[in-house]
Amino acid sequence: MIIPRIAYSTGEPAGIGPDIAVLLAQEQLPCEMVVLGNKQVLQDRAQQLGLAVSIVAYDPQRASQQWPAGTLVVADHATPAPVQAGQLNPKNSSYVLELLEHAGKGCIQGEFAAVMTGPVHKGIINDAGIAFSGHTEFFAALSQTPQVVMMLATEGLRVALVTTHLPLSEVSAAIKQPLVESVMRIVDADLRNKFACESPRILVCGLNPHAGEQGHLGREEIDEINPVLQKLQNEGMQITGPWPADTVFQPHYLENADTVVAMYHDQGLPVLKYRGFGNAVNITLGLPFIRTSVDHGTALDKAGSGTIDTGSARFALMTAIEMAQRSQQQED
Ligand SMILES: NC(=O)C1=CN([C@@H]2O[C@H](COP(=O)(O)OP(=O)(O)OC[C@H]3O[C@@H](n4cnc5c(N)ncnc54)[C@H](O)[C@@H]3O)[C@@H](O)[C@H]2O)C=CC1
Ligand SMILES: NCC(=O)COP(=O)(O)O
Repeated sequence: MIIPRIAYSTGEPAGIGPDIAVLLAQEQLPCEMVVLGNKQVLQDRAQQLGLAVSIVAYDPQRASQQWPAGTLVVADHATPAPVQAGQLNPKNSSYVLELLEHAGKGCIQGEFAAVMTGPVHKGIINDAGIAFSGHTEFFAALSQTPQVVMMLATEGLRVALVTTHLPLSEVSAAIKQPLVESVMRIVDADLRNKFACESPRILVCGLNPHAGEQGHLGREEIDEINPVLQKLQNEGMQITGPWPADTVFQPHYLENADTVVAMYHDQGLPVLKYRGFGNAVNITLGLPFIRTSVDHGTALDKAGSGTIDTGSARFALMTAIEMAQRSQQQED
C-alpha cells in the first residue's frame, strides 16, 4: 500500500502551527507528514513544550514511509527574522508564503498527495505589504483556477460559501448569477467526486433576512439566486432554496442535506464553528489538488503554552489522507 505523503505547511511561525507539528508527531501517523517550516523554530517549540522530537531532513527522492512516533520530517525553510512564540513579525511574512508556494507547487507536480495548512495571520502578511486574503484565494491563483469554494465540515454539518474573504459592504454586489452558478456546480461535483456523495442534496441560503421576504427585504434572491437554482434543478441537481439562513440551520432541514451553501463567510461559519469548533476541517473545493486546513487561527496567545487542542488538525490530516486515498483509488 502506498503511504500518502502529505505536506503540512506550518503557517505563521509565531502562532500554534509549529506546536501542531510537534504534537501530531508524538504518535505514529498513517502517512508521511512532511513538515514545511523552520527546523530551529520546530526544535525550539518542542523544547518549550517539553517534548522530544527527532528531526529528519525531508528528501523528495526517498520513498514515502511511515516514521516512528517522535519523528519530524522537515523541509527546512529559513526565516528572515528570529521567531518568538506569540510575537508577530512582518519580516517573516515572505517565509509564510514561501511555505505555501512549496506546498501548492509540490501538490500540482505530484510530489505531495495533499496539503494540510496550518494557520496564517492574514493581517501581518498585509502589514508586510503583501496582498493576501487567505489560503483559498492564494492556492486558486497559484494553480490558475478561476473559481474555488471554501467548505468547512464537522460531524453532521458541511457549510460551503459563495463569497469568502470579502468585506460585508461588497458582498451584495458580488452575488451574481454566474458566481452563484459556478459555486453550486463545484460543490455538486466535488461532493460526488471527493466525498462519494452520489446525489448531493444542497440547501442554499438567501442573502437577506427571511430570504428577502418576496422582494420586500432585498432582491438578490429573486434576481440572482433563484434563477440559478431553477436552472440547476431542471438539470436534475438536488438543490433547494433560497432558504432563510435563520431557518435552514435546524435539524429538520439539515438531516436531509449533504451541505448548506451560505452566501458569505459570517453567515455560515459561525453556525459551523458553534457546532464543531476544534473538530472541524476547512477544505478548498474546485482546486486541482487536495487542500485541507485547521478550522482555527493562529491562537498567538497559546503558542508554546502546551494548552492547545489538536482536534481540528487531526481531523484535517485524516481528511487529507482519506481524500488522497480515494483519489488514488479513482486513478487505479
Ligand atoms: N486557516 C487559517 O489560516 C486561519 C487563519 N486565521 C487567522 O488567525 C488570526 C487570529 O484569528 P482569531 O480570530 O483570533 O482566531 P483564533 O482561532 O486564532 O483564536 C480565537 C480563540 O480561540 C483559541 N484557539 C484557537 N485555536 C485553538 C486551538 N487549537 N486550541 C486551543 N485554543 C485555540 C485562541 O486561543 C483564541 O482564544 C487572524 O489573522 C486570522 O486571519 C483565522 C482562521 C483560519
Ligand atoms: N474562517 C476560515 C478562514 O478564513 C480560512 O481561510 P483560508 O486561509 O483557508 O482561505
